[in-house]
Amino acid sequence: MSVVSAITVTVPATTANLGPGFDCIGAALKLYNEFKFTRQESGLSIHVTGTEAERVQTDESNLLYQAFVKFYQYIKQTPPTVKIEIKLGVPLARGLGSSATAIVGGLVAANQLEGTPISQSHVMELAIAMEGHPDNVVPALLGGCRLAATSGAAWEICDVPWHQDVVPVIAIPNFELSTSEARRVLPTEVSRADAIFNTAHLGLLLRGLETGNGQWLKTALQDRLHQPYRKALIPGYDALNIAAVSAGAYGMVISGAGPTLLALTDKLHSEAVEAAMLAAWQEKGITAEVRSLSLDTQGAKSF
Ligand SMILES: Nc1ncnc2c1ncn2[C@@H]1O[C@H](COP(=O)(O)OP(=O)(O)OP(=O)(O)O)[C@@H](O)[C@H]1O
Ligand SMILES: N[C@@H](CCO)C(=O)O
Repeated sequence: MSVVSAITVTVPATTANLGPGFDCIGAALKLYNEFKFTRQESGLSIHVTGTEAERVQTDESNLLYQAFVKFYQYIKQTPPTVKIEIKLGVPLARGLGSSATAIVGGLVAANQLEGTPISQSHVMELAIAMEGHPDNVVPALLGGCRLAATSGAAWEICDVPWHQDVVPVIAIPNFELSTSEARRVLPTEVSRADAIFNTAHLGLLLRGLETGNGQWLKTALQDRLHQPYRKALIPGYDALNIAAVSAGAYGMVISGAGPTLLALTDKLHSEAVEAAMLAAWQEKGITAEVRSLSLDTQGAKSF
């Protein structure tokens, strides 16, 4: 183990739930935050650049720094004083796992600064405990599309094959929706019929993603556990759904807790789906950024 004086970590954005996989599945996307930690003589300094940089806390309440401190609590050491430089590429509170990038970034950076005293699976468990659910932090750390399950103690993480012809299109509006607000509207109990519906649809989704079978994906992207309750928080949800499907998407879902909307389509239709989703939001007077992305397969990287 050799202690280092500075480390830079990049962490990908993630899209969680994918419709029926509420709180258990997510995929890493080629869109990144970069975090640089440098040991310094005294004090904490945090500098943020990129879109909406002024919205990120620059004191000890910063989530990235809190994750950094959490690591040192875990190894029972006092955190070093550091300068932190944040380059934002992942929009905040939009359903693209910005909080997961911060949690994973802080933990990975601290582990690397100390010469990796703990394993990647320990980092993952700390990250899941901090975020409260695994579906963003696991793909943010490991890359790819990942399913996470636990029966109480450890987590089982499964790599979900994603067919190269299945294209994620993300539509990011210019308004925020905090995860805590989007979780508040969910019921604490669901009916047996809804539980069965989602179990079947998640199984179909896994096979649809693996094979690229469009017929399966069209059915699989439906959900009854969270989207029916959340869609009212996202103006234009129904219009974008109709527009995306009319333009050739298999279906459209809420990315994470929203408000970003995610359509899955094939390479032939991705540009038309992008244009249709953008136009549907513009008609509602909402500015948005819409783009096709590919999956990140590497997760958090440090150098
Ligand atoms: N780069 C960052 N550095 C520090 N804190 C961050 C950073 N990115 C996000 N955060 C914190 O996370 C909050 C957003 O978390 P929230 O869970 O509401 O949204 P999200 O993670 O973007 O969406 P979702 O969990 O639905 O994918 C921000 O308001 C900020 O407090
Ligand atoms: N599974 C989480 C993802 C957002 O953090 C949710 O939908 O609330």
